[in-house]
Parts: sequence; structure tokens; C-alpha cells
Amino acid sequence: QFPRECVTPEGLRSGQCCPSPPGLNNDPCGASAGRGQCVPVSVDARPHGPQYPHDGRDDRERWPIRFFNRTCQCNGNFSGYNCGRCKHGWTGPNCEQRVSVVRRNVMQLSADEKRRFVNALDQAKRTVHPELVIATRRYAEIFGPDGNTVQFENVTIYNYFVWSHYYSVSKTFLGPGQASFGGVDFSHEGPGFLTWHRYHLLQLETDMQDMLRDPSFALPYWNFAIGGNTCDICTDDLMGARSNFDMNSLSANSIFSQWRVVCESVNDYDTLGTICNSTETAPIRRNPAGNVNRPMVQRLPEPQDVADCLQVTTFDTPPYYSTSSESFRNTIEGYSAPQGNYDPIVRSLHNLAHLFLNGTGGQTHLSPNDPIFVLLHTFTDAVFDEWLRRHSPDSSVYPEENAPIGHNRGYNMVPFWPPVTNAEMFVTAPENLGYSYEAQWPAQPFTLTEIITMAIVAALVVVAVIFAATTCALRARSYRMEGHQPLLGDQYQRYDDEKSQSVV
Ligand SMILES: O=C(O)c1cc2cc(O)c(O)cc2[nH]1
Ligand SMILES: [Cu+2]
Repeated sequence: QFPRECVTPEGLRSGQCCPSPPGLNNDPCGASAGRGQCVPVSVDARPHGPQYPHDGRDDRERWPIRFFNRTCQCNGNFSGYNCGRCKHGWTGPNCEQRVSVVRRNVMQLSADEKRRFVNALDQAKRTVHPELVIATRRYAEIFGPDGNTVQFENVTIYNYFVWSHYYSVSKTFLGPGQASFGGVDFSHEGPGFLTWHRYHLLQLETDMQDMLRDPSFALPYWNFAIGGNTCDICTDDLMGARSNFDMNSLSANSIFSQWRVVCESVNDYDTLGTICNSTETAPIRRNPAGNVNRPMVQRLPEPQDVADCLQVTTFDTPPYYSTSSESFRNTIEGYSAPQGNYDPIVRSLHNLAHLFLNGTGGQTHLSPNDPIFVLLHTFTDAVFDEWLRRHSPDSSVYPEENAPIGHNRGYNMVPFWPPVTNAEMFVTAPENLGYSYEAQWPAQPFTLTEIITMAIVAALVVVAVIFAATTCALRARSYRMEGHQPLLGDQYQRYDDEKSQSVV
């Protein structure tokens, strides 16, 4: 959420978070090295949708100026909260070298690559985040009981990935004794669903690259559009098989059975107004296809569902919400049928994959605690990237206003720091974000224009063939009328030559 060095009592009171890059002392944002400058934070001022009726009740409104109103604005390819690192896709001392990160199908990794990926996730679960800390109270109580003890905690790299997702979906606390307001979600049920989860993954991938000291480290993906009721990645060499003793638990042979979840105390958060902290509690629960009360979530999405959703031509449609029809975003998110039509009882694609897990991974405030979340979302992001490549939309197709709070084009995505807007993630990944997917996609059906063009070309070919055949037939007929034997192949040419010479 915020850099450790910014959340001192004086730092918070100043509202400024413009640290110096490593190796440069007292040089906010590396200005003397031309890396960046400390500027006022710009926030989205456009109206948002009617879903959130409050004003001034939630720290996430006009994110992030409740906490900080000055930030580093980095030049060129420099990036990071102190301009001390490079933008995604760039590396080198001056961020001038391209780096390419390829996200691959997890099922196509070698045994050794699978083992390294599983171990890297486990290392991230245990390694304290080197830069970021998490707030454990709302701003109103952030200076603590004595007014000088800021309420932030260290968090591990992977638990930060869980915490940031929880913080974006948590309810608005309205005070003791009052029910918290749940009709708010800064990362789901709106156009920001894809851009938010894209940055969420990018942050984890970058954190793990730094942890491994391997700038080419890439998160793999799980193609969950395989139909059937078997979780093919739920094996002990990958995300963990089912326990033999408890169908809701993971096999003891998987390292993930030793993981404990964070952000489980939702009753506290909603009644006391506290925020999820680093305390780990219960094991991951997972029982794929086991939800006997919801037969519709006992099968995974079909390959055809991905082909269908890629055909939806409009990125998002009013009200830009989980009720939108003919919206690619609501379709891939899974609130409408794969063909795009909204149906309140439908759960498809991304949502169906979550619910299929039938446990920790299907509860929005907890789901990233199940590491399958990472692979489920890289595949969702891969479909998003393929849609961007096929439809090459202008950024204007992303709504600038009247989307649910947090989802407007210019809104800084909650709770990321430094500020990053939905618009900055609405770009093709290989050209702009330094990563690509190794994936095969369903053949792109011909567009109407292509079909018409091909019909015209075919008609022209037919006409040309008929014309040629008619011409030959007429010439043969006139040749026979002069008492000659029918011509064969190159004899036509010699006949033509003689004829043209004889005409006077
Ligand atoms: O009920 C749903 O459609 C549903 C559950 C769930 C869990 C989750 O973590 C998400 O990110 C989305 C989601 N949708
Ligand atoms: Cu999510």
C-alpha cells in the first residue's frame, strides 16, 4: 500500500511521499539525476455511478489523497515510488534496455520449471515485502491511541497480494453499531475489473522478479476453459491435490497445505472498523466441483466460451456494472453468458472458475489466499490482451465517467502506490507493459467485410474463368470452321501467331 519510509507521523502529516532513490541522498524522486520530480497527485474528479451513495465516508474516495497528495512523477522509462526503478518492460542502469517476460501455460512447464514456480510462490509467502507496509486501521485512527504511533505493519510479498485485493473489495465502515455498506467494489463489477487485476498481477510478478533477482521471471497461466469437472492443475507437483482425509483440504504432500490465510476476520472489519492485518489464521479450503448446492458451478468453462467472449465487440456498456449486457468486460468477468447477454443467474468464465474452486478461492475477500488465483487471473488477463489485439480499441472506449466508484478511466486504482490509473493498464501488454503470453487462440471467424470481399473476389474469378472458356470455345469453333483439327495446348499460340501475321 505505501512505502515504509513514507508512513512516519511527520510523513503522513505532510501528505508528501517523494523519497530519494537508493544511493541518492536528500534528492526527492532523483530530481538531480533527472529521474523525476515531486508533484501534486492528480485524482479523478468525474462523477461515478449510483451504486455508492456516500460522500466522505471511505478512505478510498479520490484515492489516494486521503493519505498522500504529493508523489513522484518519473521521467521517461523511470518508475517506482522514488523513480529508482524502471517501467515494466525496461531494465538497465538508465532503463534503456527492453526486457521481455513470457507468461506460459503452466501445464506446459517442465517438471523442474513447475517445481521452481511452486517454490518461488512459497518463498514470496514467507518473504517480508522490502518496500511496502499495510495499514491496519482506517485513516481516522491511523496515528494510533497516542496520536503518534502509525498503524502500519510489515507484510510478506504474497500476503500483500492478498491484502491489496481484500482492501479493494472491503465494505465501507459507517460507524460502530451501524451495518457496513457492501455495495462497493473497487476491483470487480465494473470496467476496472480487467485493468485492476492486470496491475495486481504486474505488481506480484515484479516483486517476485526482485525477490529472485531474475528480471525474466514470468507468472504462468491456467487455461481454465477446459470444461469438465476436473481441476487439472490440482496436483501435488503444482497447486496441490485434494487431501485423502478431508475433501475440503489440500494434500499434505503440497507445500500449500502449510499456508495459512490472511484477511479472514470480516466480522471484526465490519463491526469494529479495523482492517485486515498480517495475522495468518486458517488453512486454504478447496473442493473443486464439490458444491452440490450449486450444480451450475460444478463444471469449468468450455473452450467455446472463450471464443464466444472474444467476439463481443464492445469493451463495456452502461451501466458499466455486473448487470451490463453485450459488454466484453462483464462477459469475461463472468456475470453474463459467454455470448454477452446478461442473465442474473449466470456465472461464466472468470467467476465460474472462482466458484468451481468451492472454498477460499471463491470468496471475494479471501480468494487470492489460494495461489490458483494467480493462474486463474493471468489467463483472464491473457484473454483481455487477445481482445485488445483483435479489436485494437481507442482508449475512449473505456468509460471516463459514471462507472462505479473506482472504475472511471482516470481513477487511481485502489490501493496501489504510486498512483496508477485504469487507463494506464488499458494497453496491449507486449508493446507497452513488457510481457506477453505464449498462447494459442480459437481461430478468429471472418468479419462481414472479409466475407463480402472474399465473395466479390470469388465472383470475379468465376467471371474470368467463364470469359476465358468462352473465348477458347469460340476460337476453337472458328478454327474448325476453317477445316482444321482441334488444337492442343501450345498449338493455340502458333495458330494465333500465324493468324495475326496473315491478317493484312
Ligand atoms: O459469485 C461470484 O460470481 C464471484 C465469486 C468471486 C470470488 C472472487 O475472488 C472474485 O474475484 C470474483 C468472484 N465472483
Ligand atoms: Cu478478484
